[in-house]
Order: sequence, then structure tokens, then C-alpha cells
Amino acid sequence: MTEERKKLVEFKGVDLVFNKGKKNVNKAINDVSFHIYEGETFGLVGESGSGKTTIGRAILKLYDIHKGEIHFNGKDVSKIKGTELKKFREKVQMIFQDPQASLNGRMRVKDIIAEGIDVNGLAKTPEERTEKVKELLQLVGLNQDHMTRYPHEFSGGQRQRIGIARALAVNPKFIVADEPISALDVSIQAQVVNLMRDIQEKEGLTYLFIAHDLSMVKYISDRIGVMHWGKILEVGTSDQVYNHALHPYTKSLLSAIPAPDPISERSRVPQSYDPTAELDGQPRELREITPGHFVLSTEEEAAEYKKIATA
Ligand SMILES: Nc1ncnc2c1ncn2[C@@H]1O[C@H](COP(=O)(O)OP(=O)(O)OP(=O)(O)O)[C@@H](O)[C@H]1O
Repeated sequence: MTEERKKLVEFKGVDLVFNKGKKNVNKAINDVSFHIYEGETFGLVGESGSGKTTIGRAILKLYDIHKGEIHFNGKDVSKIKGTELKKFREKVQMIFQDPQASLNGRMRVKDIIAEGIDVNGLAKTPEERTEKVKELLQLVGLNQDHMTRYPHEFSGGQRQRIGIARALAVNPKFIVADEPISALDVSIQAQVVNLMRDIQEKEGLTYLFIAHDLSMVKYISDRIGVMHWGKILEVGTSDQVYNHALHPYTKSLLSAIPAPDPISERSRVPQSYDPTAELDGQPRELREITPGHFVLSTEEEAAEYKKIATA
């Protein structure tokens, strides 16, 4: 059934290299293919430096790719320029990890939120601009009195709400949320996740939700991709990745999550992962093990995974 859903974003064999031709060359994304369905939340997890942010920024065209194609709404956007690029940028927005650092401290909230409205000429009059800002504040659970204040007058959770309102100002279809709750108190994290969910439903948004910790993406993601060393190693529904993980790296990430109750926590056995297995020179691709559940594997490894998955 999932095959019939519309793909909003699709990576096709994408490479992205930093410092190309230099001594410190770094293939941050290595032959990555995956897609994000319209209306879903795709969680991307993996340890620091695995390439998650680079994938997000590549979709937003903040970086040029070196091989492959990135499709948005059925169209290759990897080489678009000029007005086409400007139009595309209205449809894709980013929410950042640290709302403190990503909001200009010298600007009032109304002007921060209205930046995208101004740049893209989305309000014809100052009154319309103010009206739009008020609507956005309401949408993210802030009130009108907040318009004339500065970012430092808000709590971390409120600042993230401002960041969300700013992203929504241009009526995007797709949002890259790069660790949007990692810097917040645990008690506030759920509020922001719930807000993002509500807004997703109301506005028909699609999210790429980046986190290094699997427990963070569990509740918000429909499907999850697990990244390591610039490659996606496993993709599946939240249930497939959490409850039926196949790749040893995913298993090691899962085994690192503390159990919520002390009894299971005592019996938790962290599993180690030997990444050198990825460097044996054997050609691997994402192979479908069970419907919708893909693992980066050789043919032989895929056959093994199939046995495990159907045992
Ligand atoms: N602008 C850049 N110039 C050079 N190298 C970069 C740049 N941005 C990222 N890298 C490198 O690319 C690789 C992938 O980085 P990326 O930030 O995408 O990882 P990440 O998984 O998002 O990590 P984190 O969770 O720490 O944000 C890393 O080795 C990083 O050092």
C-alpha cells in the first residue's frame, strides 16, 4: 500500500563531498537513496558526524551535491537557480536545534517572524503583515503581547515556538527540523513535539526530523532512517526500526537507550558494533527485507536478514 503514496522528497544516489580535492576531503553523504512521503514525519538518526544535518541542508539547497539527484514534488531540484530557486525556498524551511542562537537577539519577535513574509513579498500592507504575524503567534501557542518583545525575554520552549512560527511564515510544504528539542528541558520537549504534530495536521506539512537519539524520534516519526558514516543503513516504519531492527548498528543504538523502569534497565545489555565491517569493500545497497523495511546489505546478508525477520 505504501508504494502508492506520493513521494515529496527523494534522494537518488546522492554524494556530497566537503573539501573536494583537498587533503581533508570528507564524503559526508555517500551514495544515499531514500524518500519521504508527503504528509509524513521521517526521522533521521545517527551519531554526531554521520551526515544527518548535511542531508537536511542538501534538501534545502544550502549545499550543492556532487553526484545523484534530489527530487522535490517530482522535480529534480539539484540544479535549479534564480527565481525557480527562490520559489522553491518558500516551500522548504528549517527549524534549528538552538533557538537562542538561531534568532537574532536584536530583532523584535514580530520582525523575526515576518522575515520570510518581507523577503518573499507575502503581505501587501503593514496591516496584513501584522495580521499574519498574529495568526502565526496564535498557531504556535504564543500571544499577541509577545510581538514587541525580544528573544531573550522568552524561555527555551517559547523561543523554539518563535522559530517554528518563523519557519511557517512562508507557508512551507516541508520542514527540516534539526534536533529541534535536544536543547530543551525534558518537560518541555513533549510540548514542542505535540505542537509540531498539531501544526503538521492543520497545515498538511511533511517533516524531516533529525536526532542523534532513537528515543527522541520514536513518538514523532512515521518512518525512520538510521545513518552512519554518510550512509543510510536501515529504513523502515517506526515499529520496524524499534521493534524489529536488523542492522547491527541500529541494534547497538537501541541497546544504548536506558529502559524506563529499573527492572528492565538492570537486564539491558548494551550491544557493541564493529563499524569496520562496513569497510570490507563488498558492494552493499538498501535491500527490502520485509515490505517497507530496507537494510544496507550484500545479497548474502539480505538473505540472512530475511531468515531472521521471518523466523
Ligand atoms: N561545512 C562543512 N565543511 C566541512 N565539513 C563539514 C561541514 N559540515 C559538516 N562537515 C562534516 O561532514 C560530516 C557530516 O556532518 P553533519 O553535520 O552532517 O553530521 P551530523 O550527523 O548532523 O552530526 P551532528 O549530530 O553533530 O550535527 C562530518 O564529518 C562533518 O565534520
